[in-house]
Amino acid sequence: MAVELQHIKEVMAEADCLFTEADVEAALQRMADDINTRLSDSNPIVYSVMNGGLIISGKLLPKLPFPMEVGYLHATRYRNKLSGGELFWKARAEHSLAGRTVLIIDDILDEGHTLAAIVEYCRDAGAEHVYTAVLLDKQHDRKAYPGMRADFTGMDVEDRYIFGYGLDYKGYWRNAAGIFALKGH
Ligand SMILES: O=P(O)(O)OC[C@H]1O[C@H](OP(=O)(O)OP(=O)(O)O)[C@H](O)[C@@H]1O
Ligand code: HPA
Repeated sequence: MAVELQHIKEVMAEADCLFTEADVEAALQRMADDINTRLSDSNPIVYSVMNGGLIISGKLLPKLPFPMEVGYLHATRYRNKLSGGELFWKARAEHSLAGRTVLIIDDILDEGHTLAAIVEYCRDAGAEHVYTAVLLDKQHDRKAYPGMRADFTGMDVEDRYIFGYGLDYKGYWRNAAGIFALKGH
């Protein structure tokens, strides 16, 4: 069913801004500083998880001034819905991961099934170290396993439906310059 543009505009007009663009940029700089400290000598392959990881990766990578290879993976389990289902792989790694350090960049660790599956996939493909970086970690007790965290996290976010900076609402507002929560969710 086509999404009504008027509805999409209303969603933004009624949303709560949880983090401004300046908050996000500061969080990305903190993440970059941490990643530089820990991975600058590791010659990593850095994978952005499409689609949500696109904006974060584009902002983060120029802040990492060390040798790396860059690519993308595409795995999705929300597919424009508000809750997740089974993970569907659209694109896997093109590089050989054997013996490599891999850094996975995504927008959010929500329940964590997406990142857990990607980490397992990279390990199965022979990666020696697999690191994960997310802008947001949603706070609730529904994680894929208790205590699950990414290696690098920008900010914790409350347990609401979030969009902006790569995160979508029904395919829209990935371009929003801030982190917004859907009214009533
Ligand atoms: O921690 P989880 O509960 O597994 O959810 C997190 C994943 O969900 C979103 O992707 P989505 O499946 O919506 O695909 P998209 O990035 O193309 O929007 C997000 O970009 C993460 O990859
Ligand atoms: O809160 C969310 N918003 C958008 N996409 C998502 N994917 C997982 N959680 C979310």
